[in-house]
Amino acid sequence: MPPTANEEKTAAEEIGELRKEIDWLDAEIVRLVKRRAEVSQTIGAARMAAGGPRIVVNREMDVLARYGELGPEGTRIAMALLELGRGRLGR
Ligand SMILES: C=C(O[C@@H]1C=C(C(=O)O)C=C[C@H]1O)C(=O)O
Repeated sequence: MPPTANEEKTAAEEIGELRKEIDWLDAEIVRLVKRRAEVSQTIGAARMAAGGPRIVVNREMDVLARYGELGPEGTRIAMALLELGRGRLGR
């Protein structure tokens, strides 16, 4: 049965509300990703200033495993996060 006018309005309202939630989630994710990159770059700079390496492979493996819960897409997210954490120094 096709939806009535009322049901359509309800669906449009629900979509509008859910889109607001998505917009909020995206803004939060961007904020957190920026903060993560900042923290990662600070750690890298401090370690290098002390004569250490820029990259710690076993720690990066832990990060990859953490996001692996989300499947191959999670692994790609983790790779992007690690790359952002390297900033200009890693390029
Ligand atoms: C932030 C660090 O430095 C680098 C960046 C990492 C990250 O962004 O998660 C992890 C390991 C290191 O290669 C760290 O050692 O914790």
